[in-house]
Amino acid sequence: MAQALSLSISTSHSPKPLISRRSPPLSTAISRFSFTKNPIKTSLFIRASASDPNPSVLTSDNGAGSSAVQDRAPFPVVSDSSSIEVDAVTEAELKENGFRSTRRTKLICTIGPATCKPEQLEALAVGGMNVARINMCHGTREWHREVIQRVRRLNEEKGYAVAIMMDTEGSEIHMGDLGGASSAKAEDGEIWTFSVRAFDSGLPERTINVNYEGFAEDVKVGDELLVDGGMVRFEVIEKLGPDVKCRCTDPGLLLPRANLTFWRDGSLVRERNAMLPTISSKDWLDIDFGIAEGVDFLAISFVKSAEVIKHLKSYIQARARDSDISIIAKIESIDSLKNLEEIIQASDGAMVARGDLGAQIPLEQVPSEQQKIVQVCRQLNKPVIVASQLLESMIEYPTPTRAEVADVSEAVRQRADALMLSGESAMGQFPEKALTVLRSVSLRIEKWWREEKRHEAMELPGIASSFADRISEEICNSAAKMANNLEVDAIFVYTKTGHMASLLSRCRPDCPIFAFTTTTSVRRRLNLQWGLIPFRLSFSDDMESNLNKTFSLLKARGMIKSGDLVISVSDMLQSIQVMNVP
Ligand SMILES: Nc1ncnc2c1ncn2[C@@H]1O[C@H](COP(=O)(O)OP(=O)(O)O)[C@@H](O)[C@H]1O
Ligand SMILES: C=C(OP(=O)(O)O)C(=O)O
Ligand SMILES: [K+]
Ligand SMILES: [Mg+2]
Repeated sequence: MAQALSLSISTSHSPKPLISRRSPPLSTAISRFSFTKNPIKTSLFIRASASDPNPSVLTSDNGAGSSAVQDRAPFPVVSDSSSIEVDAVTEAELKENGFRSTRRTKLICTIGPATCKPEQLEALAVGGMNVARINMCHGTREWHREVIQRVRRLNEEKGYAVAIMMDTEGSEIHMGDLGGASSAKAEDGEIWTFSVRAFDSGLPERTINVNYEGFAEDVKVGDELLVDGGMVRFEVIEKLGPDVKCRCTDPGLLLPRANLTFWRDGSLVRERNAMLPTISSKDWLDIDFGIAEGVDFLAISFVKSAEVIKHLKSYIQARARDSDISIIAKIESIDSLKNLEEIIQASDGAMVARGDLGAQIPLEQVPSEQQKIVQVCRQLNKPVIVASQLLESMIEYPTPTRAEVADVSEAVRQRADALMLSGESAMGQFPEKALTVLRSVSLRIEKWWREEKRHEAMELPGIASSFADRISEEICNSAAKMANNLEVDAIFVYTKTGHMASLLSRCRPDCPIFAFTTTTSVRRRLNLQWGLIPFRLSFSDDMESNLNKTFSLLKARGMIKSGDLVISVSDMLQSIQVMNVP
């Protein structure tokens, strides 16, 4: 094939001589490219074209030859600071602590009764919430719409960039709500009725509705019934038409809509679950609602196969052609573990939904599955969220347990893209404190890991499907490596679709990645990915003018300063540039 790669390396003089704070590594890099005295700016251009008749042109000129970069007027002063958008929290953090200390791990909060008021949502935004999650298991669509609108209003009026994730209910078996009660206590030896009947005039005492019509037919006397993966246990003692009488064998608190599994001879009975649709008729209505409201992410519960994700994606394509909603597959069933790679490949990201996962596999197996899911996502370049019970005790108490802090640390150390709060923020007593714990533990562990230089040598296989994509991938891998070796302050990436930004994030470099993108929706979507600081900026195909514009806008806002060392890459002109901010 006539694929050609032309590679040119050039330097050009910017108005301010480079006096690097880190001259040794920089000069090393330069000598490797055989530059001579006083190089100012280093660019490595890699251009690919399918029809280039003149392949493999390698030129290295020290400022004398022609290059697209060098003959432009250097750094014109543009001071329209309104034309770059970054969220107010990141801006404050950058100004206060500098590049290095920005948080890399992203934080998601489930919004519920404890956090739905505008001032509560704002407190979470200020506390570092990158994504607000609404769980369609609970509340009405009107309630959720109100939350979405409040988040949008905050973003617009106060300059936050909180993205919205809508999580489907899914159709696994669960209890109904408890006739309005927030919980009910089941005591040892008590007899409770689990019923598929509709009760018109309130639930009788010690009665639980079950959402799945086949329940009474499917269970057998002697089966063990587990609520929320074993928080409360029952034994089936009698079947009476639509009612199933059970004796409580492990007492505990029953919560509305808690998950139910039944076990026979020590194994999970899941034949029926496997037949239930992943996306129920109610879920489809919720998905329509999510599309209409323009949510950024759809998290799909109990995904069993890649097919359902593909089906959903084509549905969204047909309904909303220009929609760029990301689909997050929740890994929370045995089937999802079986088909892990295909599911993740078909999705735009995944969630380790440890709540339900821990009800389907032995608890002691959850940590290794978590590690595996995080690793597969990283390899396939899909963002991954670690969710459920990270700070469970903070639903009731203002400080976490040591074990919970260790769990959060482990997820950060695995370099998951994001951590998620559920009950802690939805209905707990200390939502803001819980978020503060996630934030401070993330910062501390990230810093420790960087200082220790504990880069795990994760094998990152090639994932590109075209030659052009391979070039992007190689550029990002190299840029990330250079950034670490040269100890640069930040990587800048100019990306229209966000793809180059995610390829850089995948490398988990030491420095933050400033991702400049032209649309608000891409910018919000990048909020989920490790180490990315998304900016909205209109830019052109001319990298030199993009850089000049960015430097002056960011300098005007006090977010960078002269002398900061940055590496810049872009998906328009495939290039790597190393430079000091003039
Ligand atoms: N929109 C809501 N309205 C009322 N309660 C909610 C809402 N969202 C979440 N909650 C409460 O927060 C708890 C934890 O949330 P989450 O983990 O998302 O749900 P679940 O426990 O069903 O998996 C829920 O059990 C529920 O009590
Ligand atoms: C995140 C989870 O899903 P949900 O809270 O919707 O049950 C989970 O099961 O861990
Ligand atoms: K859900
Ligand atoms: Mg779940």
